[in-house]
Amino acid sequence: MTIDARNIGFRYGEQPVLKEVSFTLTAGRFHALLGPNGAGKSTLFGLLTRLLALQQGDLLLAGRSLKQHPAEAMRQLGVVFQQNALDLDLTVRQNLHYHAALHGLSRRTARARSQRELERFGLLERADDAVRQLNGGHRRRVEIARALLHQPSILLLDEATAGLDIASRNALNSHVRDLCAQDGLTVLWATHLIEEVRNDDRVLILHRGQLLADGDGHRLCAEQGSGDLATTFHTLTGAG
Ligand SMILES: Nc1ncnc2c1ncn2[C@@H]1O[C@H](COP(=O)(O)OP(=O)(O)OP(=O)(O)O)[C@@H](O)[C@H]1O
Repeated sequence: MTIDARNIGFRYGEQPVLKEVSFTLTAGRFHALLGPNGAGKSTLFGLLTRLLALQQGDLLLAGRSLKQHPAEAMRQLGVVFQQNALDLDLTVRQNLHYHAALHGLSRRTARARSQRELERFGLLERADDAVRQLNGGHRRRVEIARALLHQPSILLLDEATAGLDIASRNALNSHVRDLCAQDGLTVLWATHLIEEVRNDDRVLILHRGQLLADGDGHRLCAEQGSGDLATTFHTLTGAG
């Protein structure tokens, strides 16, 4: 279950923001989509989630074309957006149930799956607290739990650690990697922070709308003749 991007192009007005972007993710693996601010990551996520309409090329989610079978394709996808999308006045559990209902899950299924995710994310004790009472790291965990309720095969996260302190960032990053290993989820983790990426990740580097590199981190480093990803990223993009 993977994402297949075929020759994606996108413009805001006259400004090209994505240029002939093509890649096929590896099923069940953690992928880092790395790019400086303005590289086009959020635009790509907008296309994947249908917030933006495709202008050129096609996106296949688990083999289903977003153009031809949008509903089936979208069912494969769990998404955590850059902006917090929880209702702060509802409890953690209510947020999960509400989202499950949006996906057409029965109450019984919603209760069972919410309970499972609350346990997995270490949130059971906070289940009946309003989200407003949670810190940023816990809120992010609720968002990821919510994104998994309809059991997608692909999970997208756009700058999921924005606004978190270093310890919470590392914890969240590790947690998503664990999910990937446990559930065989295909993960696309967009970030501009090189420290969230590991050498054995598959790394896609986006810069000014172009995919400059796509491969295992250690291979990209070897190709650039550098010892670490930060230097490789800097060499390729001129960014820090
Ligand atoms: N609605 C819009 N209208 C016009 N230009 C836009 C719009 N949204 C984004 N852009 C421009 O498109 C380019 C890509 O932006 P995008 O948000 O996709 O990049 P990004 O890699 O996600 O960066 P960031 O992490 O800062 O969000 C930028 O030059 C940005 O200014």
